[in-house]
Amino acid sequence: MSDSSGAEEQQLLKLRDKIDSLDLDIQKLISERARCAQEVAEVKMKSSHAENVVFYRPEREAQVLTRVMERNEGPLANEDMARLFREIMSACLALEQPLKVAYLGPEGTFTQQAALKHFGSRVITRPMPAIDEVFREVEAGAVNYGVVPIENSTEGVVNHTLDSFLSSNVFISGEVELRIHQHLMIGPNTRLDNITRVYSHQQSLAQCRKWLDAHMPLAERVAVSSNSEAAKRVHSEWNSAAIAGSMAAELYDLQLVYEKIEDHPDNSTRFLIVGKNRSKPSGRDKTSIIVSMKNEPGALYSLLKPFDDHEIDMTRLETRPSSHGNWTYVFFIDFIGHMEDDNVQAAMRDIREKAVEIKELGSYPEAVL
Ligand SMILES: O=C(O)C(=O)C[C@]1(C(=O)O)C=C[C@@H](O)C=C1
Repeated sequence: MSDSSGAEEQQLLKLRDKIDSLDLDIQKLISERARCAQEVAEVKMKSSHAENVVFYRPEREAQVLTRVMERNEGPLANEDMARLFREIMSACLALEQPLKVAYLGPEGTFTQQAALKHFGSRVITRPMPAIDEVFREVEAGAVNYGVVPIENSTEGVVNHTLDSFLSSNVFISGEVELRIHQHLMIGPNTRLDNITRVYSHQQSLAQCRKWLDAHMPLAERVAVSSNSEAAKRVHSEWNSAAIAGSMAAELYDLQLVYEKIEDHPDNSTRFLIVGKNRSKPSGRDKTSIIVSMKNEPGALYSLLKPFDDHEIDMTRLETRPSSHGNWTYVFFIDFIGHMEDDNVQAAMRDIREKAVEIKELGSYPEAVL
């Protein structure tokens, strides 16, 4: 052994000793934290009937993660540090109650990725074949929460989700934003120059339109029910490729041949968490409501004016035809603030005077991660 490699070994030994001792401390602290969470569960169980206990507290989780990011001094990135705490909380919550979460499936979709990003990996995820079935599972109490897509930065709003809110009584308890990266993938027996067909969900095909025009102009584009379905199909087809996310590639054992082929690199999708409970204020919240207005001149103005009067920042306004009659409309509105805030309550009073109906979809913490 040369002198220099001997010195390197010594240095490594010393540093690894230090890491071992830090790991010991971290592990002890994590166990102590987990025991605290168990005590929290006991307190919650004492104060309500067994079937009504709400273990998951989105406002508290948002506060914990926000604080982790605020006090982070590096060298780990804020998001990496928060993701570690996300997993610790996920494991602590699983000690209190293993959460069941339905999502728009099948397995391997971006919605499943969003569910895991929001709740951490200790939740039990259940794929559903359609958005309205996610809502139904939540309403029936078969799962604790549901995750559905609501809007994509390039393709716009997901109307099935908006329409499901009209006919359902669930509350929104959180939002998740996911950067969407689309990859071109092929099965083990496929050669790149044999590809004559590309499968994907129609939104993903649209998100990669320019890339496909430039790189695979002759390949037939076939829209299927989900990106995962596309990945499943190409596994056994020698002449086709799929566009999907990396989870689908892993699930169906496909090879990524071109990565991040979406036309807009900042392509992201927002998802909502739906459940049966209202969330308490976290300090940084959003609220969603549905309002139906009389079809008369100035209706939209009188709906928007209270937001201005009470200095409320509106973040989204969507219009959908109402199911109650031709040419009447409902408005889906998101704004910053919580239903318990004074200015929000004042604005709601003003809107109620003019509206035919208001449905509160809930106040929930703004996405942290
Ligand atoms: O503070 C609580 O209510 C807890 O149950 C503890 C805890 C945590 O691990 O910090 C776990 C689950 C909740 O969703 C929020 C936070």
